Amino acid sequence: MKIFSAEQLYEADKITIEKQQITSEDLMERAGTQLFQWLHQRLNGAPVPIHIFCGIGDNGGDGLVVGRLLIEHGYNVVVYVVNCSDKRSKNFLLNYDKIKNVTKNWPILMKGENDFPKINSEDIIVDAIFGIGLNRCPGGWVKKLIQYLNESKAFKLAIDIPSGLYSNSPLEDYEAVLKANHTLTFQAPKLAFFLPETAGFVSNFDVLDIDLDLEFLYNTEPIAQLISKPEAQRFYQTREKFGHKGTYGHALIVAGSYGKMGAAVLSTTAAFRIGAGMVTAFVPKCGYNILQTAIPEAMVITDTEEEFISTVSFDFEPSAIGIGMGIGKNKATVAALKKLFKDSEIPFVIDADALNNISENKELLKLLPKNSVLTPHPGELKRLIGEWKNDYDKLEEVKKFSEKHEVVIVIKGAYTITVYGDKLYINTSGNPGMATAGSGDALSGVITGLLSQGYDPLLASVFGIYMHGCAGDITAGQMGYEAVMAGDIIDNLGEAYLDLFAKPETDNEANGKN
Ligand SMILES: NC(=O)C1=CN([C@@H]2O[C@H](COP(=O)(O)OP(=O)(O)OC[C@H]3O[C@@H](n4cnc5c(N)ncnc54)[C@H](OP(=O)(O)O)[C@@H]3O)[C@@H](O)[C@H]2O)[C@@H](O)CC1
Ligand SMILES: [K+]
Repeated sequence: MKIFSAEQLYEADKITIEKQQITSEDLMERAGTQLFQWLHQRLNGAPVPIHIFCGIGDNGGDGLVVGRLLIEHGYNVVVYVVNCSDKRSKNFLLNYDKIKNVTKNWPILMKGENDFPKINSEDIIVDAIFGIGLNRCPGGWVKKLIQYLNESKAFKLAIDIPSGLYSNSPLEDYEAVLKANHTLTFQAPKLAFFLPETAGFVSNFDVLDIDLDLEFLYNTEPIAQLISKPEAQRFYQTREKFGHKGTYGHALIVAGSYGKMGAAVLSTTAAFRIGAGMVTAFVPKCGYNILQTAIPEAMVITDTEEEFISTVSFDFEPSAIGIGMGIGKNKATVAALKKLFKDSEIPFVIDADALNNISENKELLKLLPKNSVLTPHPGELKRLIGEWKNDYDKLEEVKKFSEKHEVVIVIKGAYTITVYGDKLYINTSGNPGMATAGSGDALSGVITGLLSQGYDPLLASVFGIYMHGCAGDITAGQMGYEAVMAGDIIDNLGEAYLDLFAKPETDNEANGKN
């Protein structure tokens, strides 16, 4: 699914109106009807009090439409107009008139703190104050209203975007954003929904299809791509009937040090489970028995050193190398990295201490093999590119880094973002249970295993992250978030493959919705 900027959505809006020969009021009615249907399906006529807070732009207009439709269907609705400006949009005014035709209880005009209504915890708040037209930080009593609504225990449903949040630019005031329990967004999710600093305001979201012009949506380059099951299905490369183990490559995993040999075990197993034909683990001597016992399928080469890696040498041509998991920061290990990067042209997956070693020895940056995949978590990323001002600044810096060094960067997080040049791919699978030791080692093994099978570095990253997340979701479904361990995620990679083409069990899944 594509993520568009606010500007692109306004353009889509304009083109849709022209091509479908409808008015902007018709389009708003379409949007409001979708909102109404979503609520009606869930409330089923329940007389729960619904408080709709409308701004004075088109987001407020959406609020008025859904308010009118709810009133027409007998719901218990109070509509408020948040008088944040003397202006009124055309569609707001048209729908303001229309709502007066269906109720004697006209919208209540709010001008200040004295107008804040009493809201009970069982009520529903619909937030239609600001949408993607927010052009400055909410202040004064409007900010106080947002805070007042945030303090309420009532369920908060945001229309299009929580008020106070910009769809694709940095937030100035965290105290002036509505914290929604659910967001219903039109046509395409917004970038702010996926970034660590702002995703929490959105909570869960649904995308409501308002039939914007398909040709425009299809032909327009988005600001980011969302990766869910339909995309992952397209990335999957079928296994050949007459393939042999050589067809699926020979991955080399360079990992482990004394006390951290588990990292090597996990990434080697993950490379196998995702489908690598052969995997060799290169480990310090102390890892020999551990590896041979834990994964008899793997071949093992040991370093000359007992407890850490000092010189990586092997006598075959790996199709991909995954390096860094649990290797520590010994000087000899840094020298080994340097030599390995210098001598190799095949793509690497570079993780954990390999990244930290690069950050502390910036001369290694120049040696990074092109098309390598770097998989930092936020701390490792900071050490690599320096501090950032906000999430958008971070994305810009990572794009520059990716372009300069011609590498793929995987920014790990609740929504892991893969950056390649100026392109962003946001993963949707995965869950909080996966925040557990070794989960990252598993991911590195997965990406290395896919690279070794011939997936290109970008596809191996984007597809691998989806599969890793999906295996995590399957695991959480079996045992709950708390019990998930990295080994379980790896064990479920097979289930994740089966799930990729399993028949959908729900309508939402069938529609490819989130
Ligand atoms: N595009 C689509 O596909 C569709 C879009 N639709 C809907 O339209 C929404 C966008 O509507 P929109 O453009 O009218 O902007 P919106 O967010 O209502 O607010 C703008 C108003 O707020 C004001 N204002 C801004 N910041 C402020 C502040 N801090 N403090 C105080 N005031 C502030 C600003 O006032 P001004 O700056 O002019 O004084 C302006 O009047 C979109 O989110 C979706 O819900 C659907 O109906 C159909 C399809
Ligand atoms: K809103």
